[in-house]
Amino acid sequence: MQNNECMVDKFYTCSCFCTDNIFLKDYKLHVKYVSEEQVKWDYQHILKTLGCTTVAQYDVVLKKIHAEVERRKSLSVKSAERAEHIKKHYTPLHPNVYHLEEAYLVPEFINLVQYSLGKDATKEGLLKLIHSETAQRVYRFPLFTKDFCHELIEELEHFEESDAPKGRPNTMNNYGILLNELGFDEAFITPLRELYLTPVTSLLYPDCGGTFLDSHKAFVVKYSMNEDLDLSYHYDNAEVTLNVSLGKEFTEGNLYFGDMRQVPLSETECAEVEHCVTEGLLHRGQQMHGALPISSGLRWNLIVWMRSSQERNRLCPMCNKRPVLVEGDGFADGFTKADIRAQRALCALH
Ligand SMILES: O=C(O)CCC(=O)C(=O)O
Ligand SMILES: [Fe+2]
Repeated sequence: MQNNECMVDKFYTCSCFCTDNIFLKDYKLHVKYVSEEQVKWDYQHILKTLGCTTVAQYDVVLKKIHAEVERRKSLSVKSAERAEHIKKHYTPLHPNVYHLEEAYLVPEFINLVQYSLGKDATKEGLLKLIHSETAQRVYRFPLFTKDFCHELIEELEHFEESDAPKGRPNTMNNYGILLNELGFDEAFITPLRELYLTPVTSLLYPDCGGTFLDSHKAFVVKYSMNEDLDLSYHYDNAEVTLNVSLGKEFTEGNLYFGDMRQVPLSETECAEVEHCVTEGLLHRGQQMHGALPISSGLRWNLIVWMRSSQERNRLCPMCNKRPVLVEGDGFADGFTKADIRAQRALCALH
């Protein structure tokens, strides 16, 4: 084996990506698609109760499912094409925001990280510095400076206004930007995850992969009065999620958190969480949550779905089965060949 092969983790997607968790926005329903017959069998009844009562409406549902499956099949090729185009043709307004610098982080956050890196650090000690656990295991703390949030939003808006092609984060958000395509992964999100967030998540979420977050999917979401207003109740394709409120000015639009995804909503008491501009919020990806509608203004949030291959190689969080690996680009969906660590150990011996 060559040296460089030893160094680079290869990431995969689970085959369920093309069949599971297809979101029907009109009915706020996630469905699985294997065949039209199966869709009819599994969802026709529930769709009727949600207002899909005519043949024409049902045909629209089927069309949307097919379109989404096709979109997912061609996603990685199209995404790579967009990234290439952006790299060649897009000129950033603020090139500096693509490189993480400690000056973008507030001293309170650096303090949390420094504490977490200490050899005597404990979860209890860290929680004394964080103060706010606003819902079950949801932690909120100041993260970026106001100036940085302002510059980042200016950059995002500049990109939005450009004629560059845009990849949207997922089927639930119609607005927002995939940050890997824009070139934020290497020098911003990866160091943020590795150097600053993992020390903290190691203490807060050791039971859900927080000690070994080896990849991520990062994007920004945008809500405004004539675009998306809110985000339905869902869980993330992540072990641990970072959500940072970047601005601008808005009213309402609080987040709400329920229980882990296995618990039905009828047995859940949700807790509302106010999310202030410049603050970061950490939560378990598998904890159900959503965003309430804004009532005015414009709300931009940075979302980092952080993944632990060690966790997800055992069980795909989206289909809840052992993942069936499909080749992907970049971090794909964060799965690795389970023996990757053993391979690394071997490489180290050579
Ligand atoms: O709008 C928000 O702050 C929540 C976004 C979110 O939960 C997601 O994109 O996974
Ligand atoms: Fe989410």
